[in-house]
Amino acid sequence: VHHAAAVGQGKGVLNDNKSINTDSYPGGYYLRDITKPMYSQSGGAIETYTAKNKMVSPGTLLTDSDNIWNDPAAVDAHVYAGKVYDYYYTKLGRNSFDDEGGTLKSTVHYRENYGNAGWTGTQMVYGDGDGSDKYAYLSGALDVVAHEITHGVTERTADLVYEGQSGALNESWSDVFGNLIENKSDPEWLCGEDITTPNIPGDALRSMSDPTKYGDPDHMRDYVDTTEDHGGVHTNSGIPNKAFYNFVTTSGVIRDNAAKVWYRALSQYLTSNSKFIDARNATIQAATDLFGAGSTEVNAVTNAWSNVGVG
Ligand SMILES: CCCCC[C@H](S)C(=O)N[C@@H](Cc1ccccc1)C(=O)N[C@@H](C)C(=O)O
Ligand SMILES: [Zn+2]
Repeated sequence: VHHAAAVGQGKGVLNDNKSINTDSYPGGYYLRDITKPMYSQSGGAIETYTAKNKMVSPGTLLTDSDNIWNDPAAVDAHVYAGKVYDYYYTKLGRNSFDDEGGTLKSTVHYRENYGNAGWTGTQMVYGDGDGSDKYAYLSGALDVVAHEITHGVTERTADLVYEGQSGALNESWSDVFGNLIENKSDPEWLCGEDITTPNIPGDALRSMSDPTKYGDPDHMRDYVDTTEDHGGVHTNSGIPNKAFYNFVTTSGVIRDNAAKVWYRALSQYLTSNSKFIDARNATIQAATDLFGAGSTEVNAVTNAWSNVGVG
């Protein structure tokens, strides 16, 4: 079939205008981005679908007749997936979630009143929010999109079991790359601030600089033993999240180097049943590999974990 890259226009969830990479065919446009290196290398693309509020994935590939797109949830899922692809490719040399140029598929309007987003094992899915005003469309935040795609990276590397300490590490690594890729200058290192209670500014689901602000622990002594939420994976993630915050905010440590340490730990040292102590050791080893024993980064990451009571 004849494909040609085109550029459309649309508004995102926050009513912001943005250009959209689409794929033209006789009669219209697909919401498919064929401009990435993975396309010329192996046909990989970024594709965005709608579930039409059913529990289906991927659902229907979105099309439009005039390349002016008026589904904000789809616009943001698509554009933000492109930003996440670009970050992993240019900053970390990883070619899509699987490092094999695998197509990044997003499905929006997933289920009814779904106040969440997720990684299905092969693609991202985004709910419309829970029907109250607690959430805007979940794809309207770059940190959410990066969080979900990072679950794909984790699954293809450490494959951390989504339960207990390994599950909290799984969640934390997604929050970490959500923050690194969103790369805002906000002092609080918030998670999901762009889609949490759209009518109330300044709140979020989690904080990495002060997890206790949203009731999550920031020290091993406050680890929550629970059967809820796969053993509290969204709560106990506060401890490794705080450790990462400590690391990046240590003078002499820059974000791009912190990203390399966290990515190397995930892809070379963490395994499916790693616990917090293993994450400490993995990040120290990764920093040693990259910057040498006794480096600023090694000292900073060691202190970062000690500060949260790990190691
Ligand atoms: C199997 C359980 C359901 C999947 C949970 C997904 S991976 C998840 O963690 N979603 C994020 C969405 C998000 C991401 C970044 C910032 C804000 C919100 C999440 O935190 N979900 C919360 C609501 C939760 O599941 O408790
Ligand atoms: Zn998650």
